[in-house]
Amino acid sequence: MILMKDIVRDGDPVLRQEAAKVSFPLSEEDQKLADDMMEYLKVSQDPDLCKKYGLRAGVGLAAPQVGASKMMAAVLVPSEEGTKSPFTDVIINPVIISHSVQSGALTEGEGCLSVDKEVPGFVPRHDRITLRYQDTTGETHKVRLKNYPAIVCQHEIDHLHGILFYDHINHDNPYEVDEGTIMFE
Ligand SMILES: CNC(=O)c1cccc(C)c1Nc1nc(N2CCN(c3ccccc3Cl)CC2)nc(N2CSC[C@H]2C(=O)NC)n1
Repeated sequence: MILMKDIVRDGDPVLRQEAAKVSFPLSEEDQKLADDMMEYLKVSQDPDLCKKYGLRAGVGLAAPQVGASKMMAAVLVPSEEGTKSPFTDVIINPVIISHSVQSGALTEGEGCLSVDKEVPGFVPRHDRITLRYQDTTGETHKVRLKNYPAIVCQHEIDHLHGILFYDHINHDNPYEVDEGTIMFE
């Protein structure tokens, strides 16, 4: 089971590397990594288990964050009560094949399990993306995402290219975003 002690923190070079493409069929090790990352997100989103294991809650976790420089990330965007999750999958060798001109950003800024300090500011991203990726069976998917699930996937795909969320914050004016940027909770 992945615990906070297994999460690599900012400053470790693995977070600034270009991760390696994953080949199929998945090795046992890669299958376990995928399962463990998704399990982390599930446990971290359960208030009791989160507390029991001392985890920080997350909706995304990329392999470099647990020291594996591989093109793989788990995403579990929780659903509103009773509705289907807007996006849940382990995305392998993901590529953003198209995106909106319009930007989107979280009004509260972004957090990252590998960055212990709060870095205030808006993180401008594409509001809508078309994402192509393989799932753990090797099947290729092409999905269109918008708003929160799109933000989360961009945050995780950045990790696979050695980019951290605060690289996108305008340090002269952290709360400046292009006009027309969609801001959301
Ligand atoms: C500095 N301000 C802030 O962090 C911030 C502050 C307020 C609001 C938001 C919305 C913020 N922003 C932000 N909040 C999150 N969570 C909200 C709480 N949630 C969660 C918590 C408990 C149970 C279940 C769940 Cl679901 C877990 C996820 N997650 C991310 N990110 C950035 S994209 C990857 C994703 C990630 O998983 N980070 C670890 N950003």
